[in-house]
Amino acid sequence: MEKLIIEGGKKLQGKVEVSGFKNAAVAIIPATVLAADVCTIENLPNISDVEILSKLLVDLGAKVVKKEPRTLEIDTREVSNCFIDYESAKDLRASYYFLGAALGRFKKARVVYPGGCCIGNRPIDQHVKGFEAMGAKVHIEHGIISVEAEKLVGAEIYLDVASVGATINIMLAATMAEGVTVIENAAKEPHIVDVANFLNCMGAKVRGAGTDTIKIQGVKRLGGCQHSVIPDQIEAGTYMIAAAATGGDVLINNVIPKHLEAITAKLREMGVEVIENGESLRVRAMHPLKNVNIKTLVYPGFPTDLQQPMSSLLTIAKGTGVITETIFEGRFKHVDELKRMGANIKVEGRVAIIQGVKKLMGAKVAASDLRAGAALIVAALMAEGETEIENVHYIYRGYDQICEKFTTLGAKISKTY
Ligand SMILES: CC(=O)N[C@H]1[C@@H](OP(=O)(O)OP(=O)(O)OC[C@H]2O[C@@H](n3ccc(=O)[nH]c3=O)[C@H](O)[C@@H]2O)O[C@H](CO)[C@@H](O)[C@@H]1O
Ligand SMILES: C=C(OP(=O)(O)O)C(=O)O
Repeated sequence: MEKLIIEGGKKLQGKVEVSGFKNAAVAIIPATVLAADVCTIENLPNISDVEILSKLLVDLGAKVVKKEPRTLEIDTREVSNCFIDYESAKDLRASYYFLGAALGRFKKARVVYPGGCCIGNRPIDQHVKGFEAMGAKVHIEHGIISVEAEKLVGAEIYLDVASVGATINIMLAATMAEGVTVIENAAKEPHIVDVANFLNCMGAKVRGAGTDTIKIQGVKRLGGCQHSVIPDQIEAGTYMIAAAATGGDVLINNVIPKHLEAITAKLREMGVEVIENGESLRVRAMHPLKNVNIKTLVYPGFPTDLQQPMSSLLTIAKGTGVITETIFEGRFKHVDELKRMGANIKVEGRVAIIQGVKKLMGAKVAASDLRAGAALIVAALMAEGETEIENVHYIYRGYDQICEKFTTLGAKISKTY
C-alpha cells in the first residue's frame, strides 16, 4: 500500500496549475452515453475517478481514445444497454450518473448503489423522486438500482434538498424526455453549469443552470461535441489553504475566482493576502493567522469539500475557530488524525471547536476519505518533522498529480510502499 512521507515546515512558493474539475468530469463522462456521435472532452483531471469511469464506458461497449494526456474522445454509438456492477464501481460516487444518462437514451439502466467517500448518510431519494416523476419505475434490490420507463415525460420536480447529484441526474434524464422538465430548488454549484453547458453543446435545451430553477426542454437527438472541463474549484481551494498554512507565497493559475469567493473571504478574514488577477490568484500569508468560524453551505456558501483542509489551517490559527458542517454529518473523521499531530479540537455532533496551537508535529496518520487526505497533507506541510500518510488512494480519487504539484512548490513529499 502506497504511503506519503512529508517533511513539514517548508514555505510553499512558486506557481501551480489547477486541473479540470473532478465533480464536473465525473458527470460529463457518463453523460456521453446520451450522444449519438463522438464527444471530445478536454481538460479532464488525471485522477482515478476519471480512469474508472472511462473503463466503465469501455465495458459498456464505448470507444474511448486518449488524444492528449487530458483529452478523451468518446464514442458511445455502439453502447446498447447499461449495467454497472459492484466490483467495477464500488470506489466512486459518480457511477449513479449512468442512471440518468442511460434512462435518457435507452429508457432503462441497472447500476450498483453508489460508493464514494464515506462522509455520512448519502441517500438518493431525490434522484429516485425525479426519475419517478418523469414516469420511470425504480427498484432497489440487492444493492442494484434498476430504472425503466416506457416513455419519459417532462415533469415539475421540487427537490427537498438542493442535491448536486439529483440535479445533474434529473437534467441528464430530462434532455431526451417528452416535453419540459422543471427542477425547483436545484443545486447551483459551478459544475451544474458546466454539465448543462456540455449538454447544450450536444444539442440539449437546458436553461437556468446556476439558479434555483432549471428548465429542460426535451429533444429527440443529442449529437457529439467538443467541451473543455472547468477548473477544479476544490483543488484550487486546497492549494490556497496550503499556501496560507505554510506562510507561503503561491500563484494559483487556471482558476475561476468567482467560484472561490467563499474561501477567499475566509482566508482574508484570517489575515491572508489573496490577490486576484484574471484567471490567477496569488495567496500570501504571514503567521500568526487569526482563527475564524466556518459554516458549510450549498454554493455560493463555503463548500463542504474544503471544510476538512480548512480545519487543518484553523488548528494553528490564533484563538478559537468553530466549524459547523451542515451538509454531511460524518465529515470529521480526520479530526482524530489531526489530534495525533497535536491539534486541539473538540467535536460535538456537527460542530468542531478548534483551539489554535503554536504548531503541529509530524505523526503517522491515515486518510479516511478524499478530503480528509487533503486535510492531512495540509497539516503535514505545516507540521514540525515527518508525517506518514496512509490510504493515499482516496487522495488520488480527486487530486491530479498532487505530490508533483506540491514538490514544484518546494514541499518535501515522497512516496513509499
Ligand atoms: C461527485 C460529486 O459531485 N460529489 C459532490 C456532490 O456529492 P452528492 O451529489 O452526493 O451530494 P448532494 O448534493 O446530493 O448531497 C447534499 C445533501 O443532500 C442530501 N441528499 C442528497 C441526495 C438525495 O437524494 N437525498 C438527500 O437527502 C445528502 O445526504 C447531503 O446531506 O455534492 C457534495 C455537496 O456539495 C460534494 O461534497 C461532493 O463532492
Ligand atoms: C465527497 C467527494 O466526492 P464524492 O461525492 O465523489 O465521494 C469530494 O469530492 O469531496
